[in-house]
Parts: sequence; structure tokens; C-alpha cells
Amino acid sequence: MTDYSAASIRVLKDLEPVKERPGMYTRTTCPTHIVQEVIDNSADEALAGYAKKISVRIDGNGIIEVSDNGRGIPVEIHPEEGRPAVELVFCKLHAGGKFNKKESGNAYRFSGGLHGVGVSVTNALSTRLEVEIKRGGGVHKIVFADGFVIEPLTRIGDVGQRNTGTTVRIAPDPKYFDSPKVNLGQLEHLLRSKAVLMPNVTVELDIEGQEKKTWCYQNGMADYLNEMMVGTPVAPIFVGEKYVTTANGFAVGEGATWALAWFEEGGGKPESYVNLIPTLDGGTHEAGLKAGVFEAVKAFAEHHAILPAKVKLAQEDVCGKMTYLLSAKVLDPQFQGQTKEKLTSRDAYKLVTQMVRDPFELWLNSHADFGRKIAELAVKAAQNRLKSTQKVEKKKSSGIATLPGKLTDCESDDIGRNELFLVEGDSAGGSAKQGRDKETQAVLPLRGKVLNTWEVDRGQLFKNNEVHDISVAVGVDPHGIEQIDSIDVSGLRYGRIIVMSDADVDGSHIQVLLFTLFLKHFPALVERGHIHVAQPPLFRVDVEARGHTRKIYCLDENEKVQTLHKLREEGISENKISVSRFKGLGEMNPDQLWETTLCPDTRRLVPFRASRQMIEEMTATFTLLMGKGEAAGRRAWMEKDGGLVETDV
Ligand SMILES: Nc1ncnc2c1ncn2[C@@H]1O[C@H](COP(=O)(O)OP(=O)(O)OP(=O)(O)O)[C@@H](O)[C@H]1O
Repeated sequence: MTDYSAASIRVLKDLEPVKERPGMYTRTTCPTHIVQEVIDNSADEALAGYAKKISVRIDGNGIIEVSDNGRGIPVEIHPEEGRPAVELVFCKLHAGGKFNKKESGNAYRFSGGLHGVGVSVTNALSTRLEVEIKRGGGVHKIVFADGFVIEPLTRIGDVGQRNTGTTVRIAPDPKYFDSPKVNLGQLEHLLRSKAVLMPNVTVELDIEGQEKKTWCYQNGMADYLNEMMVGTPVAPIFVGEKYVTTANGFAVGEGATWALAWFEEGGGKPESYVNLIPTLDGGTHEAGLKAGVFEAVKAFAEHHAILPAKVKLAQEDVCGKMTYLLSAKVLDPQFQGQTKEKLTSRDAYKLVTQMVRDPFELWLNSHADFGRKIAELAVKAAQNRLKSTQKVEKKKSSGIATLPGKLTDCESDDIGRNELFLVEGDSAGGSAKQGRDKETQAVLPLRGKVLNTWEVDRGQLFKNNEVHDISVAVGVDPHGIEQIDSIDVSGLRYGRIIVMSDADVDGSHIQVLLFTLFLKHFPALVERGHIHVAQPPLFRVDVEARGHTRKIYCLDENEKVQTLHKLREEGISENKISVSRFKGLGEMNPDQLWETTLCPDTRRLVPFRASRQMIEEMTATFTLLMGKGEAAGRRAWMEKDGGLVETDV
């Protein structure tokens, strides 16, 4: 065995983490994203109201130059670090001017930049990077190679006091990327979208050997969507915007602009942005848009009696044929990772829903002919959906047992959307019943501990009431691993079966007992990925901010510590922060439960899914842990490997 000692632990310095694991910081298919980081900073300067022009030039050698006429990156010596600020910006991870978003008057309140990491990544992954800054009457230059300063900051000329801006020249290092070339199509798309989303800012792209392109719009959303889509929409594009003007749980300036279109055939790939950052994988702002649109169309259809009997609209009926462009402004967005492809801030869901719903309903009502066309398109989609689920319905209708009395079922028959929550305790069950989406979410409260069924004979399983109720509600008979292929699952009544228990020892125990039941007696559901576990938060952090309270939910101790750390870094004083711990699910009111644990767009779920081979492997472990005659084995295991397990006693 090789020696594993303190010396084996490496501490990466300065930009080394980026060079070691570039994939954690950027997309390594090509250098487009490291160029985007520089463009995003120029866009942030424009968004803050300082830059009016952003230019990108690419020369014949593949050097990319990004310029803006913003304030210029600060060049003065940093009071604590003793180095020019621009040097820190490019050489130090987490050095930036966009951390204190909540500070009133902060020009970067709605910036896409968050982490102070972006251009350090660009620098780390470039063979050479030059920065020229016009600021305070001088022109300053600094040059880096492989992330290190090779020409220190020097004043190289004079300019007028008002002539300011930043120019960055990048030579990406091909060794870090699958392809050494910037994707010109993506770059053009990005630049044009920035121009569309920032009225009156001029954006240029000048590629050597090609004609220079310049974009500047006043109201570009509709034109942009028009060009994105294929086919003719059933109604004119609806462009709207709404931003918070007085703090009402959201901060002033938060809100969204959107353009929406519906198609019988065709359409186009929707696009969304948060603080001008393209969110290629969508996220909570997109989910909020869909929820707002759905509510508006549903209300319109009901009001105008467009819905035929027995047809109930679902969100996907309304939004499935919609193409959209969405630009959200969020004060302190949280993204998944540094490439920011997906927004995860829970607040953004509510924000965008609230902003979109009323203006859109108003538009539908004042353009009733078009509203009718959009609603009819949704009705058609709902009818098609119902037809396809009815086929499944027929098969399952034979031999269905009476559903358990404790089950609060959902209204929809659509197995693809239906969910069953197995909830610990009657009180949490009660909140879940009130807080859930009645259309697609069913609740089965479980009283006390579920039986340990590991060694219970299948024929005897139904002697236990809870197990009987679960099986009947789910609609599939108990079976063994050898029957995975032959068991009839056409009676399945929910696409997702979600275990929802408290985040404490008892809750974990209930989870284990339910896993035992599913693994041993319903392995087909485990293999097909139907079983999930809800992750309710353990803490709530309230932050008082100018007359309203911001709620942040934290999954566990670790997340709580991180959140408090972040708030402190933002300069929020301790007396404005209060932390409460949920003792159990039953303590949450229905709205809180919906927001944190039930709502598909803001909750967290962990799938309990395993391949057949994994199920077989897990069987041995479960026998050791759950088998009656295994006490001695368990003891030996605990003595040997118990330290590997986190205990909470
Ligand atoms: N073109 C620019 N004009 C003015 N200041 C800039 C410019 N580019 C960078 N900066 C300053 O440098 C800081 C660091 O930029 P960097 O791209 O590393 O991180 P960020 O934009 O703060 O956050 P993120 O890592 O999320 O992109 C910025 O916060 C900003 O203060």
C-alpha cells in the first residue's frame, strides 16, 4: 500500500484549482464560455448603467478582444492586499465587486456576476491575456501568461477624464479544451441576445474577414422571438414586463420581461435569462413563468366557458405549445455551478409567477379572440392527453380494490403526473392535504412505524394495515425480484411515490422501513425509478430587510452554516437574522410545506432507484441490517464499520 499521510494532502494555490479541474469552472468543449465570462462583465457594466457599448473582435490568429466603455476595472492598490485591484480580479478566485447585492445604491445589484470567479477562470485557461483600462485620465495595461503576471500594471498613456472603459484580449490555451476555437454561432447568439435584453446598448461583433455586425434595439423582444421561431403563431406575440416598485417580499427592481407565442405546429426552442446570463437548462424562473401563464389561461378559459365538460387543463396543455423569451431580474440569484445554466432560487418561482399572471390575464381578456385561440389549443392538448391515459385506465380498471379510507386521492388520472406522498404522522398528513396540488398529488398518512417486512412472507403482508393500504393505493401487487419482468404494473396509479418523513432519527427509521418494503416486495417500482424521498428543510432563516422578511430554507446544519456565512459576507447584521428549526413536518403550515417539500419546481427529491444488479447487491446488506436472526452479525458490522455511518442519536 502507498503511504497515505498528511503529505498526501495537497492545497491548491491561486489559480491552480482551475487548471487542475477546469470542468468545475467552465465548459471545456471549447473556449466560448471563458470569453462569455468577460462579455458578461461588460454586460454587467451596461446593466449598471455605465457602459453603452460592448464590442467583440476576433482576429485571424484567434485572439478575442472584448471592450466596453464602462467605468474601467479599478487599478488602484487594494488597501488590504497591497496589489492593484485589476491584478486581484484576474489572479484571485473570489475577488470581485458584486458580493454586496443588497446594499442600497450598489450599481451591481442586478448583475449576472456573483462569485468573483469568472475572469480568473478566463485568465487561468489562457496562454496570454492582456487588459487595458482607461480610467481616471490614464490608460493602464497589465499582461498575464498562464494566469501569472508577466508585465505588471503600467500607465501607458493619457486620456480625458470621462473616457473610461475596459479592453481584454484573450488567447485561450487549447490544452484545456476539446476544440481550440470559439463557437462563432454561439458567440453571435449571445451578443445579439444581450442587445435585445438591454435596450439602447450597442453590441458589435467584428470577425476578421467577415462583415461587422452591430445590434442596438429599443424594443427587441418580439422581433427576436419572431426570428427564433418556425411557423406562424395562433395569436400575435405577447410582450410584457413587470418589476417590483415597492418592496413587498421582493426587492424593488426585481421582476421580468417576456415575449410569448403559441403554435399549432412548429414553434422554437424557448430561451431564458437571469440578469442577462443565459440559463440554458432553465430553472425556477421558467417554472414560475409557466405557472403564471397556466393560471391566466385557466382563469380565462373558465371565465369564457371554453372548457368542455370533463376536461381539466394541466400546465403542460397550456405551455406545451408555447415558445418564449424570458428575461428575469433577481436580486441574489442562486445558480447550479459556475456556468450558471440553471437557476435554483426558490423565490424566483413566486416572483415570476406573480409578475406574469395578471398582465397576461389582462391581455387575454382584452384580446379575447386570440385568448380563445390559445385556450382552444390547450383544450385540444388536454383532450389528447386524456385519450392516451384512458387507454391505460381501461387496462387497470379490472380487479381494482377499494381504495383505503385514509388516502386523500388526487383528481387527475394521468399517471405521468400523479404523485403519492407517504407522510409520517397525521398532523403532517393534514398540512400536506391542505398544501398539495389537489389535481395531481395524493396523500396517504402513515401512523407510527411501518412494519419491518424484510422477513414477512408475501402472503402474510396484508395482515398489516399500513402495508395493505400502501399496496392498494399504489395499485401494484407485492412481488419478488424474480417477478420483476412478469409482474403486472399496469395498475400503477402514481408515477412518483414519495416518502415524506421528518428530518430526524424517527423519520430516517421510517424511510428505512419503507425502503425495506419497496426493495423486498415492490422491486419493480425501485428498478423503474418510481420511488423517491422528499427532502424537507430542517431550518428556516429569516432576514429582515426594509419592511419585509426574506425566508431562506436550509436542508441541514451544513447549509444553514453556509447561508449564515453568506449573509454575513453580504454585510447583514446579526440582529436582522433569525434562525428557527423545524421540529417536524407537522410544524410547517400548508404554504410552507408546499413551497419547500411539495411544489415540483422548488422542492428537492432524491430518487431511490436501482438496477437489478444493485437490488441484488443491496439485498445482502438489507438482510444483515433488517433480518431478525442477524443481531450478532449486525453487532460485528457495527463494531467494524459502524464508524463509516453517520449516526444521529
Ligand atoms: N469590464 C469590467 N468593468 C468593470 N469592472 C469589471 C469588469 N470586469 C470585471 N470587473 C470587476 O472585476 C470583478 C471580478 O470579475 P469576475 O468575472 O472574476 O467575477 P464576477 O463577475 O464578480 O462574478 P462571477 O464569478 O459570477 O462572474 C467584478 O466583480 C467587477 O468588480
